[in-house]
Amino acid sequence: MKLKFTKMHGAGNDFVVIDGINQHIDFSPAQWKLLGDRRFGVGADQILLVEKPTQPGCDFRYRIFNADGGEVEQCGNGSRAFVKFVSEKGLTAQRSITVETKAGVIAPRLELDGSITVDMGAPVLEPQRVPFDADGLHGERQADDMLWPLVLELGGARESVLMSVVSMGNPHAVQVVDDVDTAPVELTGPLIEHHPRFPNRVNAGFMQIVDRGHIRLRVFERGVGETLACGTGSCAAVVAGIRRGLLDSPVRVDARGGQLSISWAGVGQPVLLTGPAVTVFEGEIEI
Ligand SMILES: N[C@@H](CCC[C@H](N)C(=O)O)C(=O)O
Repeated sequence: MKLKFTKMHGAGNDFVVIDGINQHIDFSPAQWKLLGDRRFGVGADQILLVEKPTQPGCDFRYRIFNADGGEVEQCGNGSRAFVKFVSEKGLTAQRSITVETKAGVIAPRLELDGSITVDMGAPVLEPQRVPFDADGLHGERQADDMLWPLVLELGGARESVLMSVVSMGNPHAVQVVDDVDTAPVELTGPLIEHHPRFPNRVNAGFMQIVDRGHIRLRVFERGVGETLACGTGSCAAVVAGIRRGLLDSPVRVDARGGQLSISWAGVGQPVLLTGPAVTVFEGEIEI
């Protein structure tokens, strides 16, 4: 079939966005992977599919596929691209929509100035619900957060790294580093992603605290590798930093591809993610 798509990005985290309401889409994991392939396909960190909702009270269903072809629960930067896409394509006249995802309902809002804020829901902090297997581990308490020692095997040597584990619908492991520019993201990111204590794998965040309202962040994403920004990773890092007593809401997040802002009022409260979404080009591909 000839597939129409839109290429978009949010702070450099890039997407192929597909209208699955006016096109019949039933792709295999290999086809999703091909769309994400930067050499043989279009190229993107994630492919986002817009569908009719299956739940009452929702405007759309939002499905997310990583570049490796696997379907995942949530994507924060993608949710901003999603609301811009449905608005630009005339799929809704509303600026505020409710969207069904594998991880629950989120609510993105397109402001008149073009900025987009998304209610991402409340973070999940219980290790077993992340999911993270903390059996037999001795956590280290820092303020309200529990830091878990994760043992990584590095070329014969074993290194223990203290991590916060948070789910924003998808799993995150966040560590504090002195300097994100020299952090071993490429080296330890894959080891953390595939660590056996995370049964569904995990996104690995490396956070540098600049001051109580400002961090620098790099994320090695599950199913992709390092991306230029990660929305849910930013939410998870800020939640971890606030619980550790290192940050106060709102927090500016500097990613390599742009800037996001995260607000969180505390346990049980939703995380609000604000940032840009940009349409790059429209295309068609035979698939
Ligand atoms: N880039 C995203 C997260 C996409 C999903 C992630 N790689 C996962 O596997 O959970 C974001 O902006 O949140």
